[in-house]
Amino acid sequence: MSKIVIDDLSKQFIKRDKYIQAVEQITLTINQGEFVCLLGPSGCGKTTLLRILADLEKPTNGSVHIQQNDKKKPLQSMVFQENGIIPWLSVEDNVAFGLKMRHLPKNYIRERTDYYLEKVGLTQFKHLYPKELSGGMKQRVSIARAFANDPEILLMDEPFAALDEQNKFILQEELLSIWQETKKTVLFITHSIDEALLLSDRILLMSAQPGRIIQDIHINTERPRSIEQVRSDSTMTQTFLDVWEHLQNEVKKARLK
Ligand SMILES: Nc1ncnc2c1ncn2[C@@H]1O[C@H](COP(=O)(O)OP(=O)(O)OP(=O)(O)O)[C@@H](O)[C@H]1O
Repeated sequence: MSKIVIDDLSKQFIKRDKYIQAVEQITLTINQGEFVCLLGPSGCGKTTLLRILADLEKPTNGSVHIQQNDKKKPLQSMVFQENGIIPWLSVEDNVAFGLKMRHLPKNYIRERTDYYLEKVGLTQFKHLYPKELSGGMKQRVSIARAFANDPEILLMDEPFAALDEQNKFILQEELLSIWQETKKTVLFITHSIDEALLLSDRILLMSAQPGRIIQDIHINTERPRSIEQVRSDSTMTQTFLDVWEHLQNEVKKARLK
């Protein structure tokens, strides 16, 4: 079943009297429950595409549609690279924030909040405030909040980019475990091919600016997957090399512009 339908989408910005074509003629369908990673050179319009889906930007041309199965649920939740949590709220209140805004019953909010705090290993830190947390813990709060909100789709903009390798691996596995349980539709931006191979059902490769989708790669390796598998499996290695070659070419094109 189609969950996200993007049709002939283009976005142009105007910066100091100059037109910037951020994304161009993107047509794309993402199915319910798919985990899709967007990979492309810097400035190719990945964040722009996500922001349009989050309704934070309007397209210049074309349309996006998110299938809403439950009118009571939010359409989307977004997880950012950093600074995505509210500094004056405790860990617990950050996770509960979206549910409280929807005035849901207190018991339901507590149950759901406790469940996702447990899932990301933050139960014992629930009374702390963001300034008392490490970068990895902050991202766990963002992830717990996004899933607790129970949105129709999840939009993630390089959520692990600022973390060290070890923390990144742990959070990737935690994210996959929650995703496998909830089967949310996820659109995830990354610059890391390894990360895309570990997480994705599909990798969408984008061209240099203006961003278009130029390859749609299905990753059929069985789940659960591990980073060791990504590094040792021969099919994964071949896909890594293909994607790497593509990105190299697109980065070169972007530099020539
Ligand atoms: N609000 C804006 N006003 C003007 N130009 C913008 C705006 N937002 C994005 N752009 C431009 O649109 C292009 C695409 O930006 P975007 O942030 O979507 O790329 P990206 O692929 O996410 O980049 P990165 O990988 O570096 O985060 C860039 O040239 C950027 O400068």
